[in-house]
Amino acid sequence: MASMNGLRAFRRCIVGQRGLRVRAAVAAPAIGCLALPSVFLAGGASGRCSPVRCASSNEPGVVRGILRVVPYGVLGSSSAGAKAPAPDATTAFVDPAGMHHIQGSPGNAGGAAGVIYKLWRRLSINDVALACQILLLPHKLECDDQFWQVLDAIHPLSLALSSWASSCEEEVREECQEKSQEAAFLFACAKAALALKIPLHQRSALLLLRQAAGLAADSTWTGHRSHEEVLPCLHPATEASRSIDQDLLDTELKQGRQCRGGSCREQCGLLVLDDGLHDSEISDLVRHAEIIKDLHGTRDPDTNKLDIHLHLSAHHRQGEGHLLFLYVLEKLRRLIALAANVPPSWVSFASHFLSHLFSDESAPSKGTIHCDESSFDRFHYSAVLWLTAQNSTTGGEVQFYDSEKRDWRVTVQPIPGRLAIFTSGWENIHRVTPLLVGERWSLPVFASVKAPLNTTRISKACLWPASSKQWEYCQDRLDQWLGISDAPTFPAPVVQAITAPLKAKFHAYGDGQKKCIHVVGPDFRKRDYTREEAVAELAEAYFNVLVEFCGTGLTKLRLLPVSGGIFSGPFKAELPALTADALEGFHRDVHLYGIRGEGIRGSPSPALRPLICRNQGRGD
Ligand SMILES: O=C(O)CCC(=O)C(=O)O
Ligand SMILES: [Fe+2]
Repeated sequence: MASMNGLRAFRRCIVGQRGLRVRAAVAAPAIGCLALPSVFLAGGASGRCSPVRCASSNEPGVVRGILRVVPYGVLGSSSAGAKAPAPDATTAFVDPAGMHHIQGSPGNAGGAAGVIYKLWRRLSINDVALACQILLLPHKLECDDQFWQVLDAIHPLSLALSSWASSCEEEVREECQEKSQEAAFLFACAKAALALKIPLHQRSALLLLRQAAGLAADSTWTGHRSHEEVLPCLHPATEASRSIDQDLLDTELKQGRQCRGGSCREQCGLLVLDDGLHDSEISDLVRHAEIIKDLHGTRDPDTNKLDIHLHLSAHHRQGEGHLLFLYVLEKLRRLIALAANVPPSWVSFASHFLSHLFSDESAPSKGTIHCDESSFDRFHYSAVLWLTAQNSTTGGEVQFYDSEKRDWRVTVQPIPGRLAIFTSGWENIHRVTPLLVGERWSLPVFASVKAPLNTTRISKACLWPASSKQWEYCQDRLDQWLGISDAPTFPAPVVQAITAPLKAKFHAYGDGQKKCIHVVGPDFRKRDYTREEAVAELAEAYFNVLVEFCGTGLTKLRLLPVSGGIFSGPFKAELPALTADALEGFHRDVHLYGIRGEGIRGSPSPALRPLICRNQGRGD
C-alpha cells in the first residue's frame, strides 16, 4: 500500500465497510489479544518507506501507506484460526495496559493485556539475565540506592535478595548473604524506605516488610516452646447462640471442628512460644500504643478495657510505630499459618487490636469466660502476644478450660514477648483473670483460615486436565494460588515512565527478544468524553507509541486498537471509527508540522522531534 490510498483502505477496513471478519473482530475487541486482528503498522512494502517517515522523500508521509489491518492478534494468532508468526526480535508489539496494572502488578489483568502478560510473565519472572545487567557492585552493607535498584527490578523478592548478596564484593559476600536472610536488616530497610516515603521503593519495601516478618516467624516457630497441647476439637452439640461465663461452661459439646466458612484442618491445640519479639521491639510497640492511648483512647466503662485497632494506629500516623505494628501483625499471621499447617495466603485477620488493662478498684477488669469462635464464627485461629509481665499476684493471667474435667486445665503467665497460638473453638474456652495490680498490654489477633480458591478444582485441572481449557485454568489458578501472579511488578523504567494515561514506554523482555510497547489508553468510562476529546486522547496515545517505536530502531510494529477493550465504555460500538480518526488526526498533525518538526511558521515543534527517526521497514 502506498500514499493516501493506504489510509483510506485502512479506514474502510477498520470501520467495517469492507472485510466483515475484520470488522466483527475489531468491533468486539475485548475478547483478548489472541482473538484480535491487529491494526498492523508495518514498514512500507516497497522497503523505501520507514514506519514513520519516507526515507526517500521528505514528504510528510508518516502514517499513510504503512498501516495494514490483519486478521490476527499482536502475538500472531487468532481464535478465528488465522495465524502469523509470533513477534520476532525485529518486531515490537503494543500492550494496551491499565494504569493500575503498570503501577501495581500484571496479576489478574484481563482482555488483551492479560493474554500478553501471560507471555510476559513466563519470560521475565526470575529473569536473572536482566538482574545481572542491572546489578552494580555494592561495597557497603546498607540498603542504599544499589540495594533498591536490585529490589525494584527483580522478582520474586527472594531471588532479588540472593542476586544482591552474590553481587557483593568477595570479602563481604558472606556477610551480605547473612544480611539478606536477616529479618532485622530487611525490616530496617523497609522502614527506611517507607518512613522516608520514597514512592519508588514503596512496593519493594512492603514486600520486604513481609519477607522480614516471614523470616522472623520462622525463627520464633523453631524457638523455645513453654507449652504445647494437641486437643480434640469441640463444638456445640446443638445450634448454640453466643454465650459467655456459666452459660458457655454449661453448653453441651461434641467432637469436631466447626470452622464456619473456613478450611481448617481437624487438628486443634494450644501452643505457647517464648521468643515472639525482641526486647527493643516490645518497648517500641508499647511506646507506640501508649502514645495512641493517650491521644485517642476511650476506655470501655463496663470492662475498663481500651483497645487500639490498626486503623487508629494508621490514623495517628506514628510512622515507625505503625510500621512495627504492621510487621508484628504480619509475623503473627505467618505464625498462625505455621500452627494451622496451611499456606500464609489462607490466613487473614478478622480482628486485631492492642489491648490495655489497668487495675482500678472502682471498675476491676471482669475476666469474662469466653470462646473466641463462639463470639464470632469467622474466628478460626487466635493468637495473643503479651507485652507486659503478669503473675498470680498481679492477676491478668490467661486460663484455659477443660470441658471434660470441668476445671481450668492450664494457666499461662504473660511475659513480654511470649505468645500463645490456639484454635478458636470450644476446646479452648478461656479467660483473662481480673487484673489486681499495675497495667497490662497484649496484642490479641483473630484469624480466618480459608483456602483462597477452590483447590480441589485446581488439583483436578492440574493433575487430570480433560481439555486444554482445564489446563489453562490450572496454570492461571496455580499462579494465583502460589501468589506468583501477585509477585512481579513491571520493570522500574516502565513504572517510572508510565505515570499517567496516554503515556507509552518500550521495554525488551526475556534477553531482549520480546519487544513490547506498553501504553495506557484513555479510559472512556472515567468521565464524559465528547467524541473530539476521545479522538484527541487516542491520537496522543498512538503518538506516544510511535515515538517509542521510533526510538527502538525496529522495523515492524504490531498494534491493536488502543482502549479497544473495557476502556471503550460508551464508545464501544464506535471504536473502530474513533481509531481510524485518531490515526488520521495524527497523520494530519504531522502533515501540519512537517516531518522534521518544522512548524508551518518554520519553528520546530519539539513534540514531533522524536519522530525524526530512520527505522527502515521491510513490510511483514
Ligand atoms: O489479652 C489476652 O491475654 C487475651 C484476650 C482475649 O482472650 C480476647 O480478647 O479474646
Ligand atoms: Fe479470647
